[in-house]
Amino acid sequence: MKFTKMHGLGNDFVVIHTPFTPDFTELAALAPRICDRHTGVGADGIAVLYPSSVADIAMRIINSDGSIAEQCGNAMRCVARYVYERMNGLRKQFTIESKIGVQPVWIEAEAGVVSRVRIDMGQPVLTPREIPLQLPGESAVEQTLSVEGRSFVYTAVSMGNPHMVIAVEDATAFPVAKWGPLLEKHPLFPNKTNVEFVTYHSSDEATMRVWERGVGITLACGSGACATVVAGALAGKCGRKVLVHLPAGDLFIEWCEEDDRVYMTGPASFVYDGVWLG
Ligand SMILES: N[C@H](CCC[C@H](N)C(=O)O)C(=O)O
Repeated sequence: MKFTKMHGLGNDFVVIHTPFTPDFTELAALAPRICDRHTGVGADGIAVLYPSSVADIAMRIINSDGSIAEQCGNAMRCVARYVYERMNGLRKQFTIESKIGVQPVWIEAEAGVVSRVRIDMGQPVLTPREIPLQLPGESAVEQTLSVEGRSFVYTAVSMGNPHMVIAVEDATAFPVAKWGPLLEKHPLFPNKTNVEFVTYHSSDEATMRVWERGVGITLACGSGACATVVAGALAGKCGRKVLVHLPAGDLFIEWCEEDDRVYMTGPASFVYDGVWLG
């Protein structure tokens, strides 16, 4: 099976472009083998590109554990660059259909060389029952939960996929591998959740580390960076335009007051083209 390896700030994907709507169940079953970093291609997930009747192209994201996610910001930037350079004659504005709907894309490029990609990541979902989060009431801002005797203050946000955002003293030193898996599977989140550990430096800068649902620690999470800004703004820890620092670079996130939509801007990189021999 032909594929293209790409990454968004080190969150890496096997991009598979098919001329027809694929059998997602079959691909999901293959994901752990394809994504295995020793016996497979190695990636955080599979991004499947296929024709759409409502947008220029459709994309679905499959986590490395085979679970199908609703949204993936870094994969969206990768497939947007793929479409721009290989499919649409360098048209800089187009749309991608994801599980949450049609998402507009803007390519920043000079003479065909892409510098950054901007994605409309849609409106955040904040009511617990829609995140989903088993919490009564209408707000999931600065709630408290406990795991193994330690309590955490979190804000839950959905960008189509669920996120638990936790402010910490120093995100770069936080034991993500210890607490991430426990929080990912917390019973309050019936669909599990991505978990972001964030240090808010100022109104327009933050540092984020992440434990991703269905993957584990990744170098970056685009939808997580969006959730980080929404959660921080709701909790009064940052503004609506924030540079989010990740190990391999930065994402610029804007939660627009006028349309309530979150815009994410950042890089996307090709690595190589290959054939998976199964
Ligand atoms: N693991 C995520 C999907 C990938 C999201 C992330 N890679 C991004 O860039 O948004 C989930 O199950 O919701």
